[in-house]
Amino acid sequence: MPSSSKSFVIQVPATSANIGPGFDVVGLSLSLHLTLTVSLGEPSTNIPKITYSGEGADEVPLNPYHNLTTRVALYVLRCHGHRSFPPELNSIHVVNEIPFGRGLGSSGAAVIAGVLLGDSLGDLKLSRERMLDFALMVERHPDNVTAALVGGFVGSYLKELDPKATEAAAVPLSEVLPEYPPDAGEDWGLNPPIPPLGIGHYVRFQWNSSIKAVAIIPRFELSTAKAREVLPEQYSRKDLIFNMQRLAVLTTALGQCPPDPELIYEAMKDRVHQPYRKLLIPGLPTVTSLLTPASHPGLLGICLSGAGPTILALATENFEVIAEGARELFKQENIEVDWKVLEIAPGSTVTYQC
Ligand SMILES: Nc1ncnc2c1ncn2[C@@H]1O[C@H](COP(=O)(O)OP(=O)(O)O)[C@@H](O)[C@H]1O
Ligand SMILES: N[C@@H](CCOP(=O)(O)O)C(=O)O
Repeated sequence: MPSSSKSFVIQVPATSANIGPGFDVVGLSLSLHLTLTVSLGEPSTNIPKITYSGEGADEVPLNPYHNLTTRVALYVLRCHGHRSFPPELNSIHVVNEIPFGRGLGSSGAAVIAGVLLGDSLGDLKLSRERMLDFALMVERHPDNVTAALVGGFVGSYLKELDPKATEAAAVPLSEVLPEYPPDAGEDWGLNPPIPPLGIGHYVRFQWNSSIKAVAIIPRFELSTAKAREVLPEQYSRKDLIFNMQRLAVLTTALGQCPPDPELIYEAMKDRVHQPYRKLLIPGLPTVTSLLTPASHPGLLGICLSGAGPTILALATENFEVIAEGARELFKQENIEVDWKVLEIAPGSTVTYQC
């Protein structure tokens, strides 16, 4: 952060993870944003004030020692020898367009915003790769956080670490992100678990810019943790091959011009997470099987967005017809939805103002 800077703005996009067969592997950044305006001023002993508007405003903690974004920032700062927020940090105003618990990466965005906040406040100048290490200590699947940080259609993997680094990366989240304020005890703030180097690695795939994302968002929340609990520990060889074949095709097919609906529709099918999550999302199998490129021209493929309950339809035209088709099917299950046509967004930014 330049020393003359009085405020700065952090902007992080929403993400849709998995895109069908790429469970915990691929993510797509989308044009809904989490925006933080951070104001600096005269040094003060008061705790920084958080104000918040938009999605989640009625449930998000405004205490910086409890709020996910500021706790992540504090974790990054503690790992670099700062025991607390800098005294110049006066306030943070948050405007959030990403709905909570819908499969659009709200927690991943909050974590990335926290890493960028910690980096700026501590003037740490972390590389993108190192930022990813910090994010992966908190959100342990790389798909959302990577796409939120770097933007676009992204594939990522977690490196196999040596036993010592594996142990370091496996510390409970309560140790990474303690909720206590600094007056909680003498030892607070000392010895936070430092992330091993190079946990996550990624590559950005091509994306055909004529493809938009229709997010069909049911009006209920489903926590990612709950939607992961229903998944099995083991899979059959048949199901893994089914997904790997499709993922290999999908990552190239979405960059081709013109996009091939027949190829993409089949390549967005999944047998690793969606069949299990249908128990938590009534209507999921109907929507993903009855909306097809033949019944809805312009549609390329359809899948669960992240852990759900949002459905992601990739399409080149007829967005409203596709979304209203999904709405009708969800209505039969007594589920109301909202929908939005989203662009593929650039990655996160930090803009300094003097
Ligand atoms: N902007 C934010 N600020 C603070 N906490 C947030 C923010 N966005 C999300 N969260 C936290 O993350 C939770 C949702 O995470 P999760 O269950 O993974 O769903 P999602 O699919 O939206 O990422 C919220 O209930 C909230 O606790
Ligand atoms: N791969 C994860 C992605 C979770 O995404 P979210 O947007 O629902 O947090 C999963 O499918 O569990």
